[in-house]
Amino acid sequence: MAKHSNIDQPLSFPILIGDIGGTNARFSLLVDAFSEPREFPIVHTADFATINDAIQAGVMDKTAQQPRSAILAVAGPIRGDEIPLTNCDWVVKPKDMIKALNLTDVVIINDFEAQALAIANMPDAYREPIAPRPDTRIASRVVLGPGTGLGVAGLVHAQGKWIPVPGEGGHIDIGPRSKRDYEVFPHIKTIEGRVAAEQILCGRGMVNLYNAICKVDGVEPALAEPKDVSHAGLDGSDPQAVETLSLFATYLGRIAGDMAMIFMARGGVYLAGGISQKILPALKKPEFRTAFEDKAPHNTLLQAIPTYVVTHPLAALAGLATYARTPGRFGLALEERRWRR
Ligand SMILES: Nc1ncnc2c1ncn2[C@@H]1O[C@H](COP(=O)(O)OP(=O)(O)OP(=O)(O)O)[C@@H](O)[C@H]1O
Repeated sequence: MAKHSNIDQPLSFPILIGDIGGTNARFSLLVDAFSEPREFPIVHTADFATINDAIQAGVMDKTAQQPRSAILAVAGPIRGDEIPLTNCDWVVKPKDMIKALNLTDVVIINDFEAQALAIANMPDAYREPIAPRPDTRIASRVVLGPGTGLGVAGLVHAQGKWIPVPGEGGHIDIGPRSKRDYEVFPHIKTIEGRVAAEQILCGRGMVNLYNAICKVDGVEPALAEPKDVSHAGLDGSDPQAVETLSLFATYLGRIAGDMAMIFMARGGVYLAGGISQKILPALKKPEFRTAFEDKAPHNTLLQAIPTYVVTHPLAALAGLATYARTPGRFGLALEERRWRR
């Protein structure tokens, strides 16, 4: 089984497309370059021992049109021929998958790379502007997604192509700046002594931030789940939860602005992940955008950059489908990530 021959040759249709998360796996089938992908019901990863079983039962047993190739986005680093997933027991083994499912090719990429592919061409119906700005620019972009963790990817526009740049941007340091930050930060749970962005800007991080605020205010935390904190913050029923959302929006704006400067993302910053859509009203308040633009000496640069919340329910699948249809528009590095029969 060769891993490198004709690496940039387009995948053969029908193409199985998959977004494999810790809890859920979402699949669709792209029959040709012109039709809309056919979606299949969401699969709970815990219901199947292996990803091959899930694809067999969730897709192949449900359609007469069998895929000839597959492109899958997974949470976690892609190294070697056995890819363990973050927050899930599945190990993706592309060589086994080719044999078991009778495929010619399997491509595996990072889940935030798929989110980056999606923002190359996100229709207005699937993005909600925060502080609308004209966005006629074909220019580099960034996607940040607070969810189970904090995913970050750039989408660089160079030499007429969109080039996704996955990384570990969710693990950069984040520091205090305002007087209130200096009160709250000493109580944020650290990772080996570090307040990484993901200690605050994800589901677990939201609860971490809430607990720190409760500590400073001298009150017993009443809420334990991220969704409880965000609901109480949005409906105003818990003062510490209200401040949690305000500071969450501020810190997300700060990091989003930093990423915009790093990638010179004049094409916009997109907020994806499970949490952004759920706290949209909090992100539309002034805190997010104020922090985003507060980047002296580059405030003017940041003021001109549009920011959006991605509202597409299956954005990663949409990104993979766009790539599968028109691979030549993208500079997606496939070395060590494409396996062929
Ligand atoms: N209403 C809410 N407010 C805040 N956080 C929430 C809310 N609902 C869910 N969460 C948190 O969002 C996180 C899940 O995020 P997301 O939906 O992006 O999952 P994921 O990482 O993509 O995993 P998967 O793909 O398996 O669903 C969890 O930490 C969960 O507690």
